[in-house]
Amino acid sequence: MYAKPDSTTMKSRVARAGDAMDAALKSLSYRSVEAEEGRVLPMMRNDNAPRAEAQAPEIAPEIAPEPASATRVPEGLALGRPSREEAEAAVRTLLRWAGDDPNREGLRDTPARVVKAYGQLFGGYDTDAEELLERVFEEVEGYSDIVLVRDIPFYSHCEHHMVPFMGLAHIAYYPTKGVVGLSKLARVVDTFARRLQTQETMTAQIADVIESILKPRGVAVLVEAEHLCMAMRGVQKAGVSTITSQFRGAFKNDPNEQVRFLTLVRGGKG
Ligand SMILES: Nc1nc2c(ncn2[C@@H]2O[C@H](COP(=O)(O)OP(=O)(O)OP(=O)(O)O)[C@@H](O)[C@H]2O)c(=O)[nH]1
Ligand SMILES: [Zn+2]
Repeated sequence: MYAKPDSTTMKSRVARAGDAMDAALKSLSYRSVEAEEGRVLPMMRNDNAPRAEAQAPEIAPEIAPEPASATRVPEGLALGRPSREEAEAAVRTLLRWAGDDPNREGLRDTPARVVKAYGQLFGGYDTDAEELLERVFEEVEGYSDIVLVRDIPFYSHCEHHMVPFMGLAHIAYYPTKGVVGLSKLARVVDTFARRLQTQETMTAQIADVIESILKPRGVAVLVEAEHLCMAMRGVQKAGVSTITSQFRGAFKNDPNEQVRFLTLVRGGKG
């Protein structure tokens, strides 16, 4: 069943992300000591900065300062979230890890831009998909046939590499107690897409929330996407489509309903 963002499942997911962030920040705090003292890690390539030949001395982990987030008591949204300054420092570390100089002019404002962009790209953690579906329009003359919203574009990031995957979502349901605003279905897609995801999880979450809030006679969700982590890196296969689906209620029980759904999704597309 669909797990509310404030449920145990979501908390543990966010807490795991928080733990990983804390670990990253812990290592970041060692780096910032080195940065302050002008030392450069030997494995780091930085063509825009003077190269340090000397081996960077080891810094004992026990003397490294704790990141502020390690001691902050999580509350509500916080759940171990680092501060904006910590997030920007993490971006500077990644820029150095990529081999560039975060202090050069073109990159100076990049950490702030990235953190701001993350607010939008991962804004789904701050949205409750259940709330989006709470407003139902009942005056629809008893309409109870299929409602299908197709070709909803989305952009997400895979939880394995944090690289984008994007595509189209198609959602159908048979209303029982009124219909939901069409834009809300697109908002539900965005809510789950704007988190670190697998395509399978995202597909199931969309179906789960529609099933649990609208209590439809049936719900079908089809997601088709291209994963850039398969195109730009790794196996490097561009143009590969992955299709995932979830059928609930009438769509699960009756193969004809699945055919109807798929026919409508593909209709007029040649
Ligand atoms: N099932 C599923 N896999 C995904 C999704 N997004 C990315 N992946 C895959 O996650 C897998 C992670 O595999 P790992 O072997 O742990 O990581 P890796 O060494 O980077 O794998 P390669 O991508 O094969 O280089 C890869 O096969 C990705 O293609 C998704 O939404 N669903
Ligand atoms: Zn990936």
